[in-house]
Amino acid sequence: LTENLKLHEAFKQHFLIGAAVNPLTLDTQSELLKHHFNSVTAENEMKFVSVHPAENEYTFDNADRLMSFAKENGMGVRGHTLVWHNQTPNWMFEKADGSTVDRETLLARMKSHIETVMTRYKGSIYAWDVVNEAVSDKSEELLRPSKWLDIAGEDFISKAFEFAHTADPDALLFYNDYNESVPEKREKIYTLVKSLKDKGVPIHGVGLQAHWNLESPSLDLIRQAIERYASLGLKLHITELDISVFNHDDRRTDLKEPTTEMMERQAERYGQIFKLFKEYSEYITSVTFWGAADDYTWLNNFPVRGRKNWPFPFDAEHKPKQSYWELVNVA
Ligand SMILES: Oc1ccccc1CN[C@@H]1C=C[C@@H](O)[C@H](O)[C@H]1O
Repeated sequence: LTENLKLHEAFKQHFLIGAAVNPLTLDTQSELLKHHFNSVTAENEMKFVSVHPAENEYTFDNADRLMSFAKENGMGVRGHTLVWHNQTPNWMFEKADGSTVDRETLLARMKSHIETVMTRYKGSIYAWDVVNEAVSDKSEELLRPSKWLDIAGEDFISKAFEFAHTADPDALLFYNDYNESVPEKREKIYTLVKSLKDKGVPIHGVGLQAHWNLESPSLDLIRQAIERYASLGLKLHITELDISVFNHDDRRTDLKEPTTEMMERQAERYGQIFKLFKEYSEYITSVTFWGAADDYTWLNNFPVRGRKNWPFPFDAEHKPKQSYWELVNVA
């Protein structure tokens, strides 16, 4: 393990190499994380529900532990995520009697959350996913319907960025989303981010989640997405990279191990994709995997619960896969 070329060293002229971590993997993967990565993101521990379970209760222990690990090991931290339609507790949108809050109350609560969380880690988090997944996947709508949108209106997005910038003027503020390379959604993300920028909203970057698979999105669509977002003059972060061995609508559950063909194709994809990231490293300043090795991935439960996946360059024993060698080959 320790003799292999460090992934973050291989790409140090180009971008940071990050991994999403959680309390379990901080224990089970710490050697791998320390060796190959120079940035970490909390998979769940900095989400609204994790740090702010009730209006007057903050629970920072798990997030603090991640911050200590990063500091001890000279790693950067990406903050994930301040405003999102998922993993946000219902109290945020309710009055004491259970009825729905008004816009002013919701925005005041949003401001308080953002100020409290960002102030705690001010100076230690280099980038925040301020708003996650606000763009709809449906053709007929730009923004995803959510309690945020219903109650506060569409400027909940610009308010989030303004509150965040006031809380930590030095943090890079990102809009983060998935299916970011699908042309129709790409154009909607572009439209949203351009409108924020044109209004002078303090936004510094676009986070491409990059939850990809062996076949899609094509290299061409990835290139088009990078060029489209880069044309806004913003930084780009790849924020949640994994390469699933199953296409999104493939619900097969028979495999206990990946096939040889899958691993060969995954290695080819990782090589091609990092070659492309390198080509655009003027814009891409951080590449984070949504995990580190095949012993733990959220894809073991998404989109098919309990179905094993093998999305990373390191196997379940943290040994380099063909994908790792293809990656360092293009570094
Ligand atoms: O790829 C998707 C498809 C549908 C919904 C959400 C996503 C991705 N959504 C991501 C995945 C895992 C979570 O831990 C992250 O916080 C979230 O940003």
